[in-house]
Amino acid sequence: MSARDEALLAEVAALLQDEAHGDHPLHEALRRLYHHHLAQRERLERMIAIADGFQQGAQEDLHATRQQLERQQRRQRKLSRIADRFQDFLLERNQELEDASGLDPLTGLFNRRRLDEQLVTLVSRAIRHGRPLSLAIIDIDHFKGINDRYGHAAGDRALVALAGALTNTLRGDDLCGRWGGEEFLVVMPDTRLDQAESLLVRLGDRLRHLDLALDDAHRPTTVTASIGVAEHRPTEAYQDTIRRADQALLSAKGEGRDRTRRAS
Ligand SMILES: Nc1nc2c(ncn2[C@@H]2O[C@H](COP(=O)(O)OP(=O)(O)OP(=O)(O)O)[C@@H](O)[C@H]2O)c(=O)[nH]1
Repeated sequence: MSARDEALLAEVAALLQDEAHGDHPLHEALRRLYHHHLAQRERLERMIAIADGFQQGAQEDLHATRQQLERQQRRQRKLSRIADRFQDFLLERNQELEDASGLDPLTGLFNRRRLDEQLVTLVSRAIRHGRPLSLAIIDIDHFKGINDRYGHAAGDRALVALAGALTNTLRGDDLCGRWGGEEFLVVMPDTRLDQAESLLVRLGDRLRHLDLALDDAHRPTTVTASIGVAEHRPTEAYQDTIRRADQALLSAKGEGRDRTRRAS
């Protein structure tokens, strides 16, 4: 209530108390009006006090709920951090197990690490005995299309089938492993570049005609491969032979895929 209203009320109260105005015809009406106003004001103040209390209670509830929510969020963040760390831990252990086994878990072929170890042995043996050694990188063409069309699990099955066809086609002393993704590495001891090239052309033919059986309607599903082949030079590190085979593979891709190219 404003100061002007307060002053007016005080003036009315003073008038009502002044006995000189006791007989005034409006005295009683003014008295009733004054008390009615006071009662109204009291009721209003009580309602305001209740509303204030309610608002404060609601704010306290809101505050408590917010704190509880924040506590839950902190707990959830902590839990997901622990879950992430645990998942990383499992992935690392899996990788370690895979490395230790030397095998690619999907195809069962040698993994890259085991291939590296085998190459060290086979290349030094070839040098020691003055024997030739060739190697090839086989990359499946447009493999992404297989995943896109039939799904990743079907892509996995295709890789297993391709790995099987590779090992069945190679000779006893040849070595085949998964170099990564949809790439395979073949090592052919005692093999000159010409021999290796014709072997790989045959292998490319075999892969081209392999039905991967991915289609629900039983239509044949086939892929082709691009292949780069190189013969190890006695003075070079085997990693350089792989690099040259990789260059030849790029040429095969660049010339339209589905072919074997030899390294210069
Ligand atoms: N299903 C499955 N797909 C894989 C695996 N490893 C790699 N890939 C897929 O192989 C595909 C390789 O794609 P790109 O490198 O573009 O090669 P590409 O489609 O074969 O094409 P080009 O090599 O150029 O002929 C990607 O879609 C990978 O997801 C695997 O273990 N399983």
